[in-house]
Amino acid sequence: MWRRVASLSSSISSSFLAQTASRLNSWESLTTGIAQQAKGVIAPKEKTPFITFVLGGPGSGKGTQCIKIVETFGFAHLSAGDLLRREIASKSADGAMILNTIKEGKIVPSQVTVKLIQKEMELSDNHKFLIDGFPRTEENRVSFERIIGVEPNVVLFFDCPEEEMVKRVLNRNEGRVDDNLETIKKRLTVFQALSLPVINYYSEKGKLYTIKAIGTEDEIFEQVRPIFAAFEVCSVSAMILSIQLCCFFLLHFESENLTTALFLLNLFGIFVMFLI
Ligand SMILES: Nc1ncnc2c1ncn2[C@@H]1O[C@H](COP(=O)(O)OP(=O)(O)OP(=O)(O)O)[C@@H](O)[C@H]1O
Ligand SMILES: Nc1ccn([C@@H]2O[C@H](COP(=O)(O)O)[C@@H](O)[C@H]2O)c(=O)n1
Ligand SMILES: [Mg+2]
Repeated sequence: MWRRVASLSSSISSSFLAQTASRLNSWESLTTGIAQQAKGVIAPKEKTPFITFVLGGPGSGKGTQCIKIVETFGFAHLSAGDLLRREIASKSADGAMILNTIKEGKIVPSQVTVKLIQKEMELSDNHKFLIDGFPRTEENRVSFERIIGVEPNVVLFFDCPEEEMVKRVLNRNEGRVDDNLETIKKRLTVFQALSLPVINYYSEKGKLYTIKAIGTEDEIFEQVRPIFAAFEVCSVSAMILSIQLCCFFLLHFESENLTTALFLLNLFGIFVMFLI
């Protein structure tokens, strides 16, 4: 169901109404998530997904920050790299091809990665997703939009100097086949050539939030926190405003002309949310 809602909104994305609807969807999906989390209720699939892509070079700290975002804002964390490594470990049909691609620091065909992400999204009870390490290429991006039928609400870019990224990867010590100097150099070249254009694309669309990924993990998270906090504040304010207006209209019309009152309320609500 969320797929249908999302593709409907993306098909009218050039218009004023679409922009407004997109904001409404973002806020609505974030608010319901917070409320349901507090009550411990599982979010139904009908909710519009709230999608955050998490981008940055190898070792820029994407995974580390995703853990903090999950703890604070209750997202589901889908790491494209982890999903691919799980395929290798499960010895699936694509396992050997994925292993060779990762060893070479190259990019796995988009269809394979998007299908893995799609499966995880469908299995999840959450509707707020952090998609980590994806899209890595224009082909990844287009494939996601075609297969999943949605665009991200937010794109985070962890901007880190190469020297620091190399140091972090070489110290990672998790036994990854690509954590060696030779593969890191290849991954950095792929990042410059194929991933930066995707980052620029989202910058032009006004969806990109660039984080200076140097300093301690906590210092970096203090740059991330306000981004999601702002979405929460907007959604909670919009909810309170709607309730206030609802009370006002119901009293004003003494419930005689409820339909007109609700219509006016909706119009006003959309107007106010667009302004915010
Ligand atoms: N701010 C930081 N300062 C120092 N080390 C860090 C910082 N953030 C993360 N690290 C460490 O750097 C290493 C790489 O971090 P992380 O795995 O989060 O990066 P990543 O962007 O997910 O990398 P990859 O794309 O290779 O998966 C880890 O060992 C992590 O503990
Ligand atoms: N969209 C993606 C993401 C990852 N890969 C491959 O996995 C490697 C490790 O990814 P991390 O996000 O864990 O760094 C990466 O170097 C690619 O080989 C991919 O192909 N497509
Ligand atoms: Mg990672």
